[in-house]
Amino acid sequence: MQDFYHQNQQAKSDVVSYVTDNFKKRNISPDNVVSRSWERSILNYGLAPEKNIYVEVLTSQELKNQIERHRSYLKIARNGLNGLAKRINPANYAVLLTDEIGVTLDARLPEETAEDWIKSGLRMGSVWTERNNGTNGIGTCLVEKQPLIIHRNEHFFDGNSEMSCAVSPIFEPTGKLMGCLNASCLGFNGDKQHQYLTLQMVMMFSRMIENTLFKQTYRNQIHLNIRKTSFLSDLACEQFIAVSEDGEIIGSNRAAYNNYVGLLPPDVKFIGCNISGVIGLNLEQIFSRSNGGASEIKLNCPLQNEEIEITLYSFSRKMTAPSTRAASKLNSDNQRHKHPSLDQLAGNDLTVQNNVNQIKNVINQDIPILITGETGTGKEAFARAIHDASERSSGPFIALNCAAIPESLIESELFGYRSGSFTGANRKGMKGKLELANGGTIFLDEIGDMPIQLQTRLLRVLAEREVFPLGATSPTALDIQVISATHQNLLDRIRDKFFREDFYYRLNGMSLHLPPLRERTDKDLIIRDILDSDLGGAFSVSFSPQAEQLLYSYHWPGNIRQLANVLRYAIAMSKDRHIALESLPVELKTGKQLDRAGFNSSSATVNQNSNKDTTLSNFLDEEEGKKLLESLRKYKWNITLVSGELGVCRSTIYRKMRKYGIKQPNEVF
Ligand SMILES: Nc1ncnc2c1ncn2[C@@H]1O[C@H](COP(=O)(O)OP(=O)(O)OP(=O)(O)O)[C@@H](O)[C@H]1O
Repeated sequence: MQDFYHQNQQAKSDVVSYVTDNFKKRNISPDNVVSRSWERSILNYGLAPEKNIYVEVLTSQELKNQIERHRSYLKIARNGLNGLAKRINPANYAVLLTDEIGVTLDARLPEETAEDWIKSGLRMGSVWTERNNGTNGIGTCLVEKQPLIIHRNEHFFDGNSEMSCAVSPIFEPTGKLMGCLNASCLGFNGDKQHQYLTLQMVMMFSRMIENTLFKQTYRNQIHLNIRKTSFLSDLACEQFIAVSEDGEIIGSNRAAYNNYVGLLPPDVKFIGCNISGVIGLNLEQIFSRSNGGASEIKLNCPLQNEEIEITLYSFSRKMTAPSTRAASKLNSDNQRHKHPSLDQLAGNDLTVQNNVNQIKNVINQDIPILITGETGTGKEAFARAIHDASERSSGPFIALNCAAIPESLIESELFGYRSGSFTGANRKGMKGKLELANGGTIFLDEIGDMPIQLQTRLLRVLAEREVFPLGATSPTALDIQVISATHQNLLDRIRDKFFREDFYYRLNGMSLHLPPLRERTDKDLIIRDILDSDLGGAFSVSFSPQAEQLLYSYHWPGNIRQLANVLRYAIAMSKDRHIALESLPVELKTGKQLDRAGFNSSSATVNQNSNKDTTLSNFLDEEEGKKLLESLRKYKWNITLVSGELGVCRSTIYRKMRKYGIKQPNEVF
């Protein structure tokens, strides 16, 4: 089977028959989930069943960091973990809780046999992934995102065949995977079907964790508890839906999601749709019929044609008469964009305010805008605010990050294609971002990374104001506002022949430069805005004078994004939301900025310095590459976690990986 690994040329059918033979040899007849996972183990990860790879275990420091990172998740999940362990530890099951990449963050092992579990890799800090360990309970559950059992010989590696695992994923209320809950038994002699009861129990406790996560996340927001009258006694069927002040669904538990998602028209997304489309009542009606949540509502739900009972919870919204609320809604309509407005972003900084005033003069003049500034200074936030302030605000805002997607895909992403235009294309064809943005704004982020041949094509499209998707028989007229952004110095890119000069002038009808955070004079306001927008409100947070001083004097290489991450971290580390020096990340205190500064400084910053000391910049580059590789390894190539640690966006990580020729392990073969 190593041939598959090295040559990777065998037909999939060969793998399927190899897998089937193996199943026969092992005397098992697994379901599709297991067969799919075996095929992935061979074809995608190049593993061989007889070549056991041991489970990786994090060092205690690495584990400590992961635990710190997932502090609130662990706190919320603890009751569920304890509840499950209490019931099944005595039957010799180990219970493990993992994060979304398979790191065991918490575990309850049966006491007498703890040594055996540890030897088998069922322990704190173990990292079970399908990529490294082939078919296994935790790893496969995280890939399949569904509850499953991997029983004994169904494990890919012979070395794991003593285990039988029942696992259920845990999702955030927005549908994002958080991790999984796993129950494993060693040397279980029964059939797989005997594990179904265990699986039911694991699913029940994972739902309980999800429901607690839901309540915690939306504790200060409006949410609804919905039950079908016919299922009143079944707690697992209790549905929770959180809605915004406008009645837009912003989160739900799994029971609600599973129940409604299949009933909605195919083009309607559950998260984001209005509650009236789901239960037939809008928020105003829910408020008035429940008397502000004082009583339950019973009604026949039109989507499922069944009687449901709804309880309204509203902590933030005061009970007001519907007419008053409607009026206040109208008043707040102008400021109810989910994104900050231009004036909010300009804050109290005179330079930014002046720049913004100039931009305001050209909004609606059909002039392309180029936004420049270091990473994390708010370029995308400004682009959205410009769109929101324009006459196009009711049209789409479509963003394309030219650095985050492979060169080969940018073309189809941007221009789209019609059905049957090339092998492997989606049968129905695909609209490109330019067409999708029609009537609105296209935001071309990291434009400095756009391949030069595409610059030529895009230049023509922008000049002719029409796009010709691949395979189309006629062009589509375009009516779009173009906003592009970059942290690079485009004049240097032009000089180095990576960027077309005529394209630069086409994009730069007007430019908006955003200063780095260290130069902004309104850090206090920015801190307050960040706390107000998603950290529970500035009014509830206090700072020690030393912490405040450090926040103002720090260099902030990752700018506002880094500041937001630091504040989030500090609140998590603080007692009663009082941020003292101890609550701040260590690198702020030690002033150890070289790595981060090296990592974050854009090439624009280095290049702008025409008398640059090449020795120093080489040194920075080398440090940066090393730091990046170290972090990628540490987080098992999870780009989101790496971007979180380094305080830069994901696209920057991809760009830097390309810069240093760093390839993910799965790209090497
Ligand atoms: N004035 C501001 N006040 C509060 N938060 C802000 C402000 N400007 C930007 N932010 C927040 O800072 C973060 C970074 O902003 P954004 O993603 O727009 O930066 P960017 O310059 O586009 O970054 P990159 O170039 O690295 O993609 C976002 O979470 C954004 O909401």
